[in-house]
Amino acid sequence: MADEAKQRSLLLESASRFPLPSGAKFSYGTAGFRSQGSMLASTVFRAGILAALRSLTTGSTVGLMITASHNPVADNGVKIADPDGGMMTQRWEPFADALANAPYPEHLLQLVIQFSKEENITIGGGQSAQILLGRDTRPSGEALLEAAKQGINAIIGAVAIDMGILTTPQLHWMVRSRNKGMKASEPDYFTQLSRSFKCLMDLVPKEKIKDRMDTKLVVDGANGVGGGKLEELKKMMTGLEIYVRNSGKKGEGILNERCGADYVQKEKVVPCGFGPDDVGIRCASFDGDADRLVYFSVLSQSSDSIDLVDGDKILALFAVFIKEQLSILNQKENELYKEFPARLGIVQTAYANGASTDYLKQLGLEVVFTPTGVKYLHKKALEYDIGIYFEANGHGTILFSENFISRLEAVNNELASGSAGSEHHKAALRLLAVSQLINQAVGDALSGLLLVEAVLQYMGWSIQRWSELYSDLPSRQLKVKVADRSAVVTANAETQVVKPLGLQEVIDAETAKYNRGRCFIRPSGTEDIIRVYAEASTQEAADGLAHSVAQHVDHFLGFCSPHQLA
Ligand SMILES: CC(=O)N[C@H]1[C@@H](OP(=O)(O)O)O[C@H](CO)[C@@H](O)[C@@H]1O
Ligand SMILES: [Mg+2]
Repeated sequence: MADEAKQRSLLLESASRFPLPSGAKFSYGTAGFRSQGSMLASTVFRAGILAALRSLTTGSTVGLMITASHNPVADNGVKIADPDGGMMTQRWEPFADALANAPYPEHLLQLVIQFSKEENITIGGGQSAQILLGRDTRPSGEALLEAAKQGINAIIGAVAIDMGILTTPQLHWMVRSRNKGMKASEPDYFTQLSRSFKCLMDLVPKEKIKDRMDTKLVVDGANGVGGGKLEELKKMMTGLEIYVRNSGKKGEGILNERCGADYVQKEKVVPCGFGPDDVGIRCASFDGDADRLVYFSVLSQSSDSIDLVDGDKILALFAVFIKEQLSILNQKENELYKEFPARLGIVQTAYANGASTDYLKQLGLEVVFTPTGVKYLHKKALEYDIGIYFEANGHGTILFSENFISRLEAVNNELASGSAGSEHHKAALRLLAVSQLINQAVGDALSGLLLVEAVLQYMGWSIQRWSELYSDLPSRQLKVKVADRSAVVTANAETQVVKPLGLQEVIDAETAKYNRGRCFIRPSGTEDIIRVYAEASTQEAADGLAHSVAQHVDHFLGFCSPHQLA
């Protein structure tokens, strides 16, 4: 009891140092709390408490990442990684919201005590907690890291370990690896990626090496954390000629400003630092915290238009490759042949281009949809032996179930002793290497990039050949600023508006006017806006559909002031 009294006074005293900014309202949202960096000290302090409680209750290490990803440099944010390296369980989000918005220290203390009782968490010592901290390169990150440490230290027994400046996926990877008892430092991360990449490159069929495509790749680092990390990783690799631009070095530009994966994917134009000299060259863009990856090529010397190869096409490339390896493994060659069943599942959101879904289905693949946000996609992908998920914006990965990996290891061992070097053996080795290369905790631009590169080499494909897998349907995304975005409630993986009443009928009526029209709206979970997405058979039609629906949204929900469309 004495310790509980100590815990209460420690929490009260620490919380009094981080008052809630007046008028602020925080929500855990699609990917943690986000706001202007200058507003977030109290939120990050409270996220520190949240992380400590999460570690206490699971008995494992958790992560706390300070980043606002692709958002402007003045913004920042914080999110928690669960012991498996994935996003914090959604069950805790209401508590996270309540904690972040508790008006006074006494209120905060009551919330912690009550929640700890409900969740059977022993506070006041006796149990230990460990939290790995990471942050991206934002200037507000250092002070916010200090706030996180103070939040963690406000829970007796909790220890913060500062892992320094990291990409978001590196932190998630470290949490996962540490809890699995595996090597979990940054050099270990680089070693795992470079080794498994080499393994895949060594398994590129000899006949493909003759007409090997260009090994040159130019990467836009969004002036964020990913460029520098790629430079480090590059030193440990051979077989690729990588050039990093918008690397975040002083003077090169501002984080996410006219560069990075979000800009390239949404605007479909050449990012800063790229131009006429890059026509036809394979280029890629990371976002500010390097958990998103898109590819593109510059189309002409005279315009800023690009051929975008987005998350949907990365997904298609990976799906084709994995499917091929599985079918090689299942080729009946001799009497010893044993079937190697594997359930392969593809997970997309409503933002996936309709042409990508058609393509994947036509390959005979099972495609399912979830709401926006990795927390939903990841969970769904875990239901398969191999689950591949990607958001159109380039966030995604491939998940392998433990059962599948142990079956694969067993088959690999058998093949290694009986038919080493056979096509079956190579396919097993490739799948094992992919499971090592691709981040199993969360989508990761660095590991995704290496897998794309290895698969392109395997296929002998240029970026143009890859892009031709299917043609994207023209699409348009708009943002509408409304008085209260929570007034929009959706269903069916966000494709139908349930509230406000009558809006869905209006969207349906607009959509029906267009050939191959598809349109949906949803409240953003990271920005204070409603997003409108439209697709149709021509760009003009997609633009028209998006604009007319945006106007209806504004009419139903907007301010009395003129439209604010972006
Ligand atoms: C249309 C879009 O790109 N939405 C993004 C964006 O979420 P919103 O809830 O749409 O703001 O940020 C999320 C976090 O990075 C990402 O998961 C998601 O895909
Ligand atoms: Mg990001």
